[in-house]
Amino acid sequence: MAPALSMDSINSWDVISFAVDKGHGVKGLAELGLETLPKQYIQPIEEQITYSTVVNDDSIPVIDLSNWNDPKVAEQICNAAEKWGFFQIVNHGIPIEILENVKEATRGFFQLPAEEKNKHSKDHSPSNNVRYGTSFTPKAEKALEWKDFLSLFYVSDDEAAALWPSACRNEALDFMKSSKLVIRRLLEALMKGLNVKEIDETKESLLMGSKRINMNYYPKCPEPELTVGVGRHSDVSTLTILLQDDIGGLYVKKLDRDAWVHVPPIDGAIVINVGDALQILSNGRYKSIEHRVIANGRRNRISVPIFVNPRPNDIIGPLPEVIERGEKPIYKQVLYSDYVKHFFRKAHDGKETVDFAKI
Ligand SMILES: COc1cc(/C=C/C(=O)SCCNC(=O)CCNC(=O)[C@H](O)C(C)(C)COP(=O)(O)OP(=O)(O)OC[C@H]2O[C@@H](n3cnc4c(N)ncnc43)[C@H](O)[C@@H]2OP(=O)(O)O)ccc1O
Ligand SMILES: O=C(O)CCC(=O)C(=O)O
Ligand SMILES: [Fe+2]
Repeated sequence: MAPALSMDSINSWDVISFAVDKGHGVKGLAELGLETLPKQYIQPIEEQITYSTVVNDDSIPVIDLSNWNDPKVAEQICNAAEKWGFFQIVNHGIPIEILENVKEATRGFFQLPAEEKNKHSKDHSPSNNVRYGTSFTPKAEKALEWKDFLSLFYVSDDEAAALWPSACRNEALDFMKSSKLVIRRLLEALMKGLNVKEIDETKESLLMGSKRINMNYYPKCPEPELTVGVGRHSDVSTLTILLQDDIGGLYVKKLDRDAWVHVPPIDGAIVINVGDALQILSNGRYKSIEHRVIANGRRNRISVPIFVNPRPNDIIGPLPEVIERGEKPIYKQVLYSDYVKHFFRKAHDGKETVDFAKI
């Protein structure tokens, strides 16, 4: 490892140019052996994660999917989506080997030299569907986040073969394909809870018409308490299927309370969360909950979310089945790609994104 650098020497060269423009990311910064956190990563005090708001006496539900035919399973899914917006699933049918392989491939991609990874950055990638980056949206952020990512929007196997990095392409595709059935079943259960009897072609597009897989890398951080891995946000998906390694660090906000609950890693489990699109489609019944990730001072962490989304050209708004029951719509009809662009053009700001769709 390189000798530890002092804050004075790190401030003397351009952190943003090194981490963002040249593609070294926070992994590159971490490997310099910094003793202190570069000032660009120091979050305002209200965004730094303190343990005073963390509660240890509660946890998100863990739902066993071994017996799909038991109506209690669907009930548990709908209850968790209403009360927590987050739950973990076990016995979900995705082979453990596929999960292990995609975690290993994620580590493999981030081990590549910066020049190799940077071929997939916004400025160098031949396609908007493949993007390597760091933090969330550095141009719009006052303080950066301690995370590097690779984001892959699925169009077709042929496009993935041509454009996705070979270090993780097959493993990412295998994870996406093997999760299809469980995603469909979860959405079927959630739709039944809204009185939607059948997922026809239109609903299929709205609920799962497009998918994006992200590979997140959170390297060991000097002074982790001053920054965040990911700031407070809700996802813009319908559902997110998240695989995490055994390090931990994801926190979920309790509904309507200033209290945060840790999502403990469970071997073989997958974390599921409701995103803004499903909150809007369900007219607020299912909750897209704020969550965030701490930076870790001792170990590197990875996670691999699959964001299940409407298609970019879909119009999203409260479903007719929900409104026909007499509910007053609280969201208007919006073009989904406008919604996502709004999300990506600002820094993480908790639950503010959904205001874009409020009546
Ligand atoms: C990265 O850290 C994250 C990510 C997240 C993500 C949570 C999610 O829920 S992702 C699911 C998003 N939904 C979809 O991808 C499906 C629908 N897709 C679309 O509507 C479009 O493909 C599009 C994403 C809107 C892009 O459309 P396009 O016409 O190509 O528009 P652009 O002008 O290229 O992009 C608009 C704007 O967004 C920025 N951006 C685009 N993709 C990404 C990306 N994968 N990661 C980061 N930023 C992205 C792009 O730079 C543009 O901004 P400018 O400032 O350059 O104008 C949760 C938490 C995280 O920490
Ligand atoms: O790393 C995690 O556990 C969560 C990441 C996350 O919230 C996201 O990528 O949207
Ligand atoms: Fe998220």
